[in-house]
Amino acid sequence: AAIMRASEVKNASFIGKEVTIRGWVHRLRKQKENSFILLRDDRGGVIQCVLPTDKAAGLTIESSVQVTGIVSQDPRAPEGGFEIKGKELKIFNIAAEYPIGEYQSDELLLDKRHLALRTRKMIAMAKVRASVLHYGRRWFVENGWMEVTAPTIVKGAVEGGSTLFKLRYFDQDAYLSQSAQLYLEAMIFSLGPVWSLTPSFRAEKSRTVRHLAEFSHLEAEAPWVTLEDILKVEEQLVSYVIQNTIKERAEELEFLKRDVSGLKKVEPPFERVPYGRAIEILRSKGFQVTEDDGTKREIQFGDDLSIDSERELTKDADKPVFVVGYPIAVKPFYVKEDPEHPGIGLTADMLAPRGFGEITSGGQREDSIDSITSRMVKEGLKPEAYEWYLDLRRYGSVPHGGFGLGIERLVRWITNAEDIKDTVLFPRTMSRVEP
Ligand SMILES: NC(=O)C[C@H]([NH3+])C(=O)NS(=O)(=O)OC[C@H]1O[C@@H](n2cnc3c(N)ncnc32)[C@H](O)[C@@H]1O
Ligand SMILES: [Mg+2]
Repeated sequence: AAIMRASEVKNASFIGKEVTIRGWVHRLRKQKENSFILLRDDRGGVIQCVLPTDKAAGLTIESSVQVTGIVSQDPRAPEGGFEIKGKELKIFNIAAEYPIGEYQSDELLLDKRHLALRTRKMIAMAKVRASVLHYGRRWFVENGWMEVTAPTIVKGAVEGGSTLFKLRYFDQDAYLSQSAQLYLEAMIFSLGPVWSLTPSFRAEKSRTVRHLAEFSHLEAEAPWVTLEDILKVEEQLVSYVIQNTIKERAEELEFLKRDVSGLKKVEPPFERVPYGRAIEILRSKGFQVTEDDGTKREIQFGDDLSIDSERELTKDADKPVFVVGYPIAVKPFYVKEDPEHPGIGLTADMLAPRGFGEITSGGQREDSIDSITSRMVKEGLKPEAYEWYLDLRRYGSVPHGGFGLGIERLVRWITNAEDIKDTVLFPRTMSRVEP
C-alpha cells in the first residue's frame, strides 16, 4: 500500500479505507486493552493510531514505526477527530528513554536542539522560516534580480571591526563575513541588480533577544539607484514575503498563537520618518540615553537609535517605519553623504512595528574615491586594506546602493517570537556554538 501522511488521511473520503502511515511516536497512552499513539509523520503532521496494547507493548516516545489500519472518525481523537484503527504495526527502532518531556527548561531545549526540532513549536517555526526564505528569493527572481554568491571568508570589516570573527586561513589571518555588501557592489558593474542570501557573522558580545552570532542575511545591490528606489524595493519585498507567508503558513501561525490581523495590513508604502523628526518625537517623550560612564542625558540630534527608542517610535504602528537620513557619524564609512544636507547620510533603517526593531539597513553608497577614502581614514580603517574595493570607485564608479535584511529578525516579527533564537534551527550566540 502507498505510504501516506497524516494530513492526507485525515479526510472524510478516507473513512473506512485501509491506509499505511509511518513516523514517530509523538505521544503514547497505554490502557489495559488499547494503546493510543499520536503518530507524527516526517512533515510534522499527527494522527491518533489505536493499537491493541499487547501489539504496542514495547513502544516508547520517538520510536519509529509504520502503522497500517482503517481510517475512522471519532470526535474524541485529538487533532481533528480522525484516527487509524491499527491492524499491523512495523517497528523500525525502539527509542531509548527520551530526554525531552512535556515541559523543559529553555537551556535543556537548546542543549538538545537536535531533538527539540521535533517539537510542534519548532516544526511550525521551521515551516514559517522556510516560507520567508522561499518568498524572499522568489521576489528577487520574479523581479529580474540576479542571484549571486559572495565569499564568507574575507579580509576586512564592513560593519565595524568590533564584531569580526578572526580565523586562521592557511598562513594568514582572515575573518568571517559580516555582510556580502562590498562584493555585491563589485558585481553591479557587469550583472546589474544582484541579490544574495548568505550567512553573516557578528561577534556580538551582547545577550539580546535580537542578536545572533550567525544569521541569514538577504542582501541586494543595484547600480543607478537612489535611496527612494531602494526603500521602494524593501517595502515591496517585505510586504510580498509577509502576505505570502501568512497565507501559506496560516495553520502554523495559528499553532504559534500568532494573531496575523496586524500583518495583513503590511502593504507599501511604509511611513518615512526623517531622523531629525524621530529625535524630536523621542525628546518630546523625555527619552534619555545612557553615556558610556553610565550617566543619563536627554536624547539629542546625533545619537544613534537604541532598541528602546526604536520601540517607542513603532509601538503603535501596524506597519514598518523607515527612519531616513541618519547622521553619517553613526553609520558606516560607505554611506553616501546627502549633498543637500551635509553630515546626513542617504541611508535608512526599516523598523518593524510593535518594537520588533531593525529589520533592514540600506541606502546609497559613497561613490567618490576621495570621499570614501577620507571616511575610511576617519573611521580608523586602513584604505590600503580595501584596495580592491576602492578600485570600484576608480574604474567607472556610478551612483548605486542596496540593503541588508536579517531573515531571523523578519521571522521573529512574523511569528511574534520572544527570542530571535527561536527562529533558528541551530542558533549561534556568544554562549552557544553546539549542537
Ligand atoms: N548589504 C547591506 O547594505 C547590509 C549592510 N552591510 C549591513 O550589514 N547592515 S546591518 O549591519 O544593519 O545588518 C543588516 C541587517 O541584518 C540584521 N542583523 C544585523 N546584525 C544582526 C545580528 N547580530 N543578529 C541578527 N540579525 C542581524 C538586521 O536585520 C540588520 O538590519
Ligand atoms: Mg543596521
